[in-house]
Amino acid sequence: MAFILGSGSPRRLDLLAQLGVQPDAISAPDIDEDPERGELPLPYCARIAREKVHAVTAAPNDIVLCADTTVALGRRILGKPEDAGQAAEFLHALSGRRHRVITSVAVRRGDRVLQRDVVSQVKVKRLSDVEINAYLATGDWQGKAGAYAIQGPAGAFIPWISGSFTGIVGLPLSETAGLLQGIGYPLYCEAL
Ligand SMILES: Cc1cn([C@H]2C[C@H](O)[C@@H](COP(=O)(O)OP(=O)(O)OP(=O)(O)O)O2)c(=O)[nH]c1=O
Repeated sequence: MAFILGSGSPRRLDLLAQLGVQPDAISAPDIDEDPERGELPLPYCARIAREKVHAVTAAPNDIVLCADTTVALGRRILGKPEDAGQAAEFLHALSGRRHRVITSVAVRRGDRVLQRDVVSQVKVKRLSDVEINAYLATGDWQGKAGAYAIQGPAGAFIPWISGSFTGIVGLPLSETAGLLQGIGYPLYCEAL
């Protein structure tokens, strides 16, 4: 049995390390992440995580883990910004409001798939142009859903969350540990 992390995200690798889990292999899935017309954020996020976990090639007894993090402003999906202009647009839209961050985690072993969707609420303070421009200049928004990362400088913009901090960063550890155990990964076994 090999454990394959189906993610190119360094955050997910770090979060797994918090559980004491080191993948035997890393294989970033390459799928089309465009939302379908009218698709709502939660079903979108769950679909993308499912498609990712099926896109990774593995032997029948291997365990594959994939996740998708989606920022939802009402019914609107804020993906990874294409450029600084779009990042600025996202940050203006999030300013002074609450939004949801959804992370869907999927694990697969052969044909068996287990999946959990974890929804958190995040409040962003009202942002000035100076704050937005300073954050854009850091480049930290690149590759981040919704154009921010709570674990970076944008943490200063977030006075309140409800839900899973690790889920907002990209891999909800409590639910992930449960999924890994459910699919037969020997989590905690070496410590016994
Ligand atoms: C909201 C938020 C997102 N993010 C990141 C987590 C994800 O890496 C990224 C969302 O993109 P994803 O498509 O979920 O993941 P990814 O493309 O980085 O990696 P892969 O598909 O190979 O697994 O945004 C943060 O790091 N912090 C945050 O606060």
